[in-house]
Amino acid sequence: MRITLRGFEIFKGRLDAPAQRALIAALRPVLQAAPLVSPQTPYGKAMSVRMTSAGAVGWYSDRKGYRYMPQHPQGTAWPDIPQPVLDIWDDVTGLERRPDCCLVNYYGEGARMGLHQDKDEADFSWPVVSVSLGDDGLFRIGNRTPGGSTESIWLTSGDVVVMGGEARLAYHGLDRIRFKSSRLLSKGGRLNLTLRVTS
Ligand SMILES: O=C(O)CCC(=O)C(=O)O
Ligand SMILES: [Fe+2]
Repeated sequence: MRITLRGFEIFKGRLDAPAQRALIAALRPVLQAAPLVSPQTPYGKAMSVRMTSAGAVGWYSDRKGYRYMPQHPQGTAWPDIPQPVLDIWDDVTGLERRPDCCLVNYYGEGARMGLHQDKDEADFSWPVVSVSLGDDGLFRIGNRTPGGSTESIWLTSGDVVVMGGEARLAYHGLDRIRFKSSRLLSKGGRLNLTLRVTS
């Protein structure tokens, strides 16, 4: 089922349970090679979401600001983006160009992400594709400018969202998760992948 909300294309239940488990298996070595870290906002506040990346570059933030980095903060190259993840990009976008970053967000109990735009990339004509795995997450969608009305939708494990066109620079965030609503991750929590073309 495909829902369009303010230009966000939401493919509910795009990945079945075996596909979700295959993705988790493919992400395990990524998380081993590039452990989750807690970035800080440029203002020095720790983010509640823990993150890592796969691809040529990874998204990171600390006092120096939001940016894509060629290495994990521990000094190693980011692991490659797993093939099953690239396959999702191919399926939903049909684009020849491949993403060069897969940001991996882990939401533990109580974690959230405030409303923001994804705007650290060079060219906003490429979409961002988001994959939800594990616990339910309440996704909020706003406007291309700060403020104004918002709409929310629960994203559940296996949902894929394409943020392109008018949605590409729309504010969005994740208000909260329903901790342990899914059994995909044995310790609970929500994994979100965002596939980006950064340069
Ligand atoms: O967790 C989500 O569903 C959204 C993540 C997000 O917006 C981001 O990583 O930029
Ligand atoms: Fe985002």
